[in-house]
This record gives sequence, structure tokens and C-alpha cells, in this order.
Amino acid sequence: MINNRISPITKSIVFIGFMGVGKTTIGQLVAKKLYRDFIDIDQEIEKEYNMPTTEIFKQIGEKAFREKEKSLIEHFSQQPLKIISVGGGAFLQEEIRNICLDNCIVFFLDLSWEYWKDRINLIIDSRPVLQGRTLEEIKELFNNRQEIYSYHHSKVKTDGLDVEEVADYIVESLKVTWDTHE
Ligand SMILES: Nc1ncnc2c1ncn2[C@@H]1O[C@H](COP(=O)(O)OP(=O)(O)OP(=O)(O)O)[C@@H](O)[C@H]1O
Ligand SMILES: O=C(O)C1=C[C@@H](O)[C@@H](O)[C@H](O)C1
Ligand SMILES: [Mg+2]
Repeated sequence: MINNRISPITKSIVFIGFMGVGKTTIGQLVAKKLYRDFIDIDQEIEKEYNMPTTEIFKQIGEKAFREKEKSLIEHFSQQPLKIISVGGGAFLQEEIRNICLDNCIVFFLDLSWEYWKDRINLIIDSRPVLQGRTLEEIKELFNNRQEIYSYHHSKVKTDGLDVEEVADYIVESLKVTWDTHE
């Protein structure tokens, strides 16, 4: 349920979806187009620990990463007018899902496996969750994760679209949402 106490026009926007679907890249572009601040939760966690995610997982552990992820999302999702990209695993936590769905407009970037599998080489070095798994195991993880992304307000299918096209589509659909709430 969307929290009606916050005007849809000032609500922050949260991007969700599997690793590599483009949350960071597209989030940044949408923020630029809407003149809003962009927050990438993975980058915020890396800043706090002053190390890349792969090192955080190795040295401090995934549990600490997930706790930090939750506290940062709780913090930023309650601020207005932000564009927030959360990590691909953030919606595994029910509390994170609820706080985002309650306070923000949640956009699911939906890319099919057929397109996603061609991106793996771009991201594998910096995503510890993908490392040490076969392509079949990654496909299973990809399919299993789709359930957590079903918690959203809007979704955009990004197969075959470049980042500009996706960002423009999102900006236009937000304008429609805002216009109907004026
Ligand atoms: N629509 C697109 N078309 C082609 N390449 C894309 C598109 N969107 C993103 N990419 C590329 O895919 C790679 C992963 O994108 P990005 O880092 O934005 O994913 P992400 O969803 O933020 O992943 P993570 O959850 O792991 O942070 C980048 O190299 C980016 O340039
Ligand atoms: O899907 C995941 O579990 C993750 C996705 C990345 O965005 C990072 O948050 C981290 O590598 C874990
Ligand atoms: Mg990202």
C-alpha cells in the first residue's frame, strides 16, 4: 500500500531488480532528468566501510552488509525527492520491502534471462553473490529472486532498450502518475 500521507509528487523513487539489470545506471540518469539527488545504497555501504562490496563480504561478512543495507534504506527512503537504487538482494528483507512500498514509488526493472545472461561479464567481478556459481546456478538464483521483485508499484520491461530509452519511459510514466494526483 502506498503511504498517502506523502504526496506522490515528492515521494522518493526506488529502483529494484536483479543484479546488473541497470538500477545504478538508470537511477543516475533518471535523477539527472528530474533534477533530483541520486543515492546508490551499494555505494553508500562501500563508503561506510571504505572498501568494495567483495571485500566487505570477505572481511566483515554478508550479515553485516545486510544490516547496513537495511539501516541505510530506512534512512534514505523516508526522505523526499530522492532517486534511490537499492542492491539486488535488498528486497529479500521483508522490512526493507515494507518501508520502501510504504514511503516511496517502487520501480521494478524487469530484464529477461535471455538478455541478462549477456551482461554477466560486465558485473561478475564486483558481485560476490555471483562468484563461484555456474551459469545454471545463477539462472536458478535469477528465477528464484523474481518473487521478491513482484513487490513493486510499477515495472518497466527493459529487454532490448538502451538506458536512455528506459530512463525516458520512467520519467514519462512518473509524469502521468503526478498529473493524476494534482
Ligand atoms: N539498458 C541497458 N542496456 C545495456 N546495458 C545496460 C543497460 N542497463 C545497464 N547496462 C549495463 O549493465 C551493467 C550493470 O548495470 P548496473 O550496474 O546499473 O546494474 P545494477 O542493477 O545497479 O546492479 P547491482 O544490483 O548489482 O548494483 C553496466 O555495465 C551497465 O552499463
Ligand atoms: O543481489 C545481491 O544479493 C547483491 C546485489 C548487489 O547490488 C550488492 O548489494 C551485493 O553484491 C549483493
Ligand atoms: Mg547497482
